[in-house]
Amino acid sequence: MKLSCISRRFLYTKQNPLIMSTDYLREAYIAQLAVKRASLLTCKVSEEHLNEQSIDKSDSSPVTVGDFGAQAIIIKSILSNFPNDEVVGEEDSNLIKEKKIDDLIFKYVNEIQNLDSINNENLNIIENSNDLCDTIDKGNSQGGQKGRIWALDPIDGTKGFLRGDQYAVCLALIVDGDVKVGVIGCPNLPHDLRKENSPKGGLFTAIKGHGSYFQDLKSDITFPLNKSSPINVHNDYDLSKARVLEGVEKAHSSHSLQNLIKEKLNIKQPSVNLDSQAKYCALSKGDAEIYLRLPKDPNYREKIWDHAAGFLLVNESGGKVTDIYGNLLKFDYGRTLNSQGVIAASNNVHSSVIDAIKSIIGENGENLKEFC
Ligand SMILES: Nc1ncnc2c1ncn2[C@@H]1O[C@H](COP(=O)(O)O)[C@@H](OP(=O)(O)O)[C@H]1O
Repeated sequence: MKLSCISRRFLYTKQNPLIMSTDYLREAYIAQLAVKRASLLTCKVSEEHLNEQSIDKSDSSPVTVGDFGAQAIIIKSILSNFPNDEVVGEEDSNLIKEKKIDDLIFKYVNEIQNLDSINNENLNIIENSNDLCDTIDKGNSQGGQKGRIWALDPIDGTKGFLRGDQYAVCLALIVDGDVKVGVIGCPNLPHDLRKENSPKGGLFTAIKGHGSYFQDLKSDITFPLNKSSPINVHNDYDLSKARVLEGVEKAHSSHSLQNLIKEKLNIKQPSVNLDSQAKYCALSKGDAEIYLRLPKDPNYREKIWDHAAGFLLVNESGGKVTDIYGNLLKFDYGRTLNSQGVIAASNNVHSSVIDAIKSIIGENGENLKEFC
């Protein structure tokens, strides 16, 4: 369906009994197509075991052919539809040029962009390896308070990707500092984390003011969202039975502080450890109830691409996402947030979690250093 003619009118989605204004619906649709295409590339890289090979960036974090290829695919798709927008992307092409891996990455990108299984009509293609590097480098926006800015993490949880565990392809549209659209592809995430042998692969979509949705990553993407089902956080439960989502990497969140908070809240259930924004996805569909991310380094500032899509997804699912002091995350500061840590939970328990944190680290974080 050609979308350029559809603007600001009202649509009825067949499966979801919901009248939707079409504000940002087209952006969400293009973002879904782009994230799905990039997710397929990451799966291909995994199937060929190329995910097990990584290069270290200057901050010692790993990057793979999958990260670069996914960033190229998504930026090309976004900017060919919205040429005046900016992109804050995690990667740049310096290492590609240094390690001379542009042809290798282009080979994967080209294979994926020629698949028939994706709606190609609305997405443009990367022409060659020069175009690949130029496109990746268009993710160099500095972010900020004004304009339409996409925050892109082509592979969030690269360490999970290297292990063959959870990772997520994450894209959000921020308009004048406000997150309007969030789309996350999670190729390895079970549809229901609480069930064994649940099928894997989810595409999560949120539009500000219009809720959040889940669909099988393998299913067709249709306009507008009519293959997706609405999702909600789990709201009605006893806090002591809450399942807490935590990262896998001990360097990204203080595990000692996580344990003290759970003790304080009398939570006895084992935690669920997942890499990446898959944690926000699990929370949004009620597979777990609380997400804790506590600073390990008091000077570390979270990156906007690591949280923008998940923030909107949880908010639109009826939850709340703040820093460790209970302040809403703000995405208008630049490439990073200007706050510490992340606490996400359903509205009914969020304040109890923040109270528990403050009782341990102090109202203004006086004791936080002890746990870093
Ligand atoms: N000291 C630190 N504190 C918090 N997050 C960190 C960190 N160092 C790196 N990260 C971020 O943590 C992300 C992974 O999150 P998680 O631990 O929830 O899986 C990484 O994303 P990438 O994998 O895209 O680099 C990286 O941006």
